[in-house]
Amino acid sequence: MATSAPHALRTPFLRNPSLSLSSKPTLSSVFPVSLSSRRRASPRLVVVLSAARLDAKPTVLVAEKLGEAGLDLLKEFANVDCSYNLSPEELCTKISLCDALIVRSGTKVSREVFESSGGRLKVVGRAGVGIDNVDLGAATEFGCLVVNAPTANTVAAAEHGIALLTAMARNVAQADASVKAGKWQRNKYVGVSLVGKTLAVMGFGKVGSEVARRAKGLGMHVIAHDPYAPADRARAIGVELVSFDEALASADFISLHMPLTPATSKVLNDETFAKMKKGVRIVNVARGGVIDEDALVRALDGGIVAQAALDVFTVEPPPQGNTLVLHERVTATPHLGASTMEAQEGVAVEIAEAVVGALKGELAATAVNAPMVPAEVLTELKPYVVLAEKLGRLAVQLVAGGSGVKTVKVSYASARAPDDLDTRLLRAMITKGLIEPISDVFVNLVNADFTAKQRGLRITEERTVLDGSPESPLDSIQVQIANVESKFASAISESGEITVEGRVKDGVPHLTKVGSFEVDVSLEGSIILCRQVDQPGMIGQVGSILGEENVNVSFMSVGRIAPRKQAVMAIGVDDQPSKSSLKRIGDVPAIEEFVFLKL
Ligand SMILES: NC(=O)c1ccc[n+]([C@@H]2O[C@H](COP(=O)([O-])OP(=O)(O)OC[C@H]3O[C@@H](n4cnc5c(N)ncnc54)[C@H](O)[C@@H]3O)[C@@H](O)[C@H]2O)c1
Ligand SMILES: O=C(O)[C@H](O)COP(=O)(O)O
Repeated sequence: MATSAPHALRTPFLRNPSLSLSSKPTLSSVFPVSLSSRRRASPRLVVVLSAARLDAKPTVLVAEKLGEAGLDLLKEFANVDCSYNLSPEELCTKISLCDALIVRSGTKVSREVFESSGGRLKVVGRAGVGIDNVDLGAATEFGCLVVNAPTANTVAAAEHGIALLTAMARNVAQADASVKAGKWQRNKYVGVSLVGKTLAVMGFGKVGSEVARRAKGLGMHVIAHDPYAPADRARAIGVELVSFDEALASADFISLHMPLTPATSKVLNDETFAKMKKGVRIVNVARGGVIDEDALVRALDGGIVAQAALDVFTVEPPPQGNTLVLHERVTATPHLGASTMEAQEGVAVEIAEAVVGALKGELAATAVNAPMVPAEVLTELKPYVVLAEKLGRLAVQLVAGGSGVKTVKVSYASARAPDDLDTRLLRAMITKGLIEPISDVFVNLVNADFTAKQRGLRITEERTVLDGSPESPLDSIQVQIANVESKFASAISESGEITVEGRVKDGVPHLTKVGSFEVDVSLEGSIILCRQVDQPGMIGQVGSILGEENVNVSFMSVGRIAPRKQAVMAIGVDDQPSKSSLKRIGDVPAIEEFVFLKL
């Protein structure tokens, strides 16, 4: 067995030395078109841009206000056209004359923009974090790189969260409006104190941890809920990580800092408001969509929520006359989290450097769309790429809340010589699978290592060199997460890690091992894993519960230690079973534990 050092310290297994990450790769070598391209039947390498091919200075269209330092950097390299408040039609007309476009959250970079560019637009720079205003699929399809600036506005967003927290507690906005209206209502605007109160930070990432740090300075008792945050980071700030329900039940103030993902969409809703302390106060500088806004109005009117301070809304700007915005106990700001002079200068420099680097043909660490590898490597690796991402997704979903994922070991078993297998794409896809279910970050070949490092995620790779034919690039991939608890105890292998292993069979990725149990289930749809006492009739019992709900079972496999001893049953399902069906499965007496995993 050849054991390697952590990926950051070693030379990746490369077939094509020109792709080495240690020699600065260029866009033309690593930014081919997306696999999902609708216009091309087979993947192929696309030359996005290389500096040598630029005959004249490139043109950068800056469509929203950008800090001077960033503009100066751009001007050293390109012609800069600052045209703000363009209508969608005007943007489409201008774009055919531009090589790069820089926007904030106020400009929609739609498919039409890419279509109208006639292939000239090479880079879109988002001066900020969220890229929900950029059609990433279209960007990739048109061979256009999208880069963002993920770190420069963290402090500004945290400071705005604290500003809203304190302003809300002391009715600053309402009292200001009242004084300006000629009133002097000292009794009406008596506030509440922060010292000694419990603040629950929901989402303990970059912004959340900065908010926590500051709230501690205000004398608050800070707890946090983040199923994926490492406990030692929380401990270092003096913050206790708690469950979602505990956070809701014990908080006097709740501050939201999680990304908008399917799991966090409307996470504050009628049901969850009902679990909160009466009189709770809520701050949101994350994304409007994490709150069910109608439910918030009901919770305000029903006396559950005393006040809310909101910087972000489901629709921005919110429609005129919006009940939530007009509510007397709501403080609203127009998405100002990132809007400080300092943050905008920082973001401007971060995005200008990324755009100029990309125009020069360098690899961008903050690229957010989908670069691929050369066609021949891609064709061969394609099913393993799918397998890698799915194993990452499965492994992270097996982690118990509060565990914090920090150490991941990936083992590749292959008959190929180590330097004849490029694992960067596989590692990137495993990273993607590990991170994307728990964040709104896009992970790809370019930004995977950067993103993992930023999150304190250490991924080590190991090779097992097999005898036999090197015809197929890989025999199996194993993903192990160390130092965590699992919500499915049988997923922990004898060596103590959450372990999932997979192979490609007839071009289809299969899950072949969970913990110490051998299984065989094709990685399509979703999976239910059950640990049971091995006995006749189990497959039938679970199958009929699913059948009653018309959930199609695509695959079933049982891995057991010995006949009539413990076994793990893996069931592939095409649709998501209802909560009641899952409960019924859990209630089958011989089933000791089970978990439902989305692929
Ligand atoms: N208002 C603004 O102007 C502004 C500015 C910057 C960022 N933001 C928003 O703030 C949010 C946080 O940004 P960040 O830079 O700190 O991101 P981040 O990725 O550093 O942190 C997000 C954290 O949320 C956690 N998380 C994921 N799913 C969760 C869940 N279900 N429950 C609890 N936690 C969960 C992740 O583990 C991560 O630690 C994002 O939504 C971002 O778009 C808004
Ligand atoms: O995603 C972000 O960076 C913030 O929400 C800020 O957006 P803005 O650049 O429009 O201020």
